[in-house]
Amino acid sequence: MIRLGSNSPTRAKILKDFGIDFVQNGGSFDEDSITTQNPKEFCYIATKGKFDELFKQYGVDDMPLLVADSVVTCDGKLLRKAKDYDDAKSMLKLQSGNKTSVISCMIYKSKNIELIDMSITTYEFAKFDELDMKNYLVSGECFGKAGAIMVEGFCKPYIKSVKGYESTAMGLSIEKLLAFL
Ligand SMILES: Nc1nc2c(ncn2[C@H]2C[C@H](O)[C@@H](COP(=O)(O)OP(=O)(O)OP(=O)(O)O)O2)c(=O)[nH]1
Repeated sequence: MIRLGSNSPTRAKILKDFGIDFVQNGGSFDEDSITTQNPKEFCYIATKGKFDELFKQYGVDDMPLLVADSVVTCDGKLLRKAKDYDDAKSMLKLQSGNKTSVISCMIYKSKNIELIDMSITTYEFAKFDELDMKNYLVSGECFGKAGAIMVEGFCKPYIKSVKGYESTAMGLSIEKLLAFL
């Protein structure tokens, strides 16, 4: 049994799909407190901030703690979760017909081991169909996802090439974690 220190339904689904027993206790780390716009730095600082908050609250005596953060970078820009419809639309337009990378960082700590991993999955997308994009935006599925993208959903038909794990792009590099445990 592990403690998933995340509010993310996607991360919970990934653990569930891989048969890992967990309790889910997300924190309230304020990612707006991070000043850097460097995507990797931002992702690490966010992960560390989430970890420090939840390690202080729960420790690891009763079970290991796992936290993670994901950001998207496209054309050198840092894309976090979209704030609103227009923000999501501009993120999607930037990534349409473009190369984009999802960076996921995770920290796993038990009584005797600690893993810090940062992985990147890079996609080349075909141009998004305008009507398809509008429907995706209206559906609201674009919210709560770094860069407003959903690689296993909306983006799937547009993937021209991919380098890296899909799990990394969804927010938790589960294969890396399992290889370590
Ligand atoms: N289903 C899905 N979710 C994605 C995808 N890409 C990113 N995400 C999700 C995973 C995370 O829930 C979210 C990235 O935001 P954060 O890393 O800040 O996590 P979140 O705020 O959701 O929860 P947490 O901070 O861990 O409590 O985006 C994707 O392609 N598909």
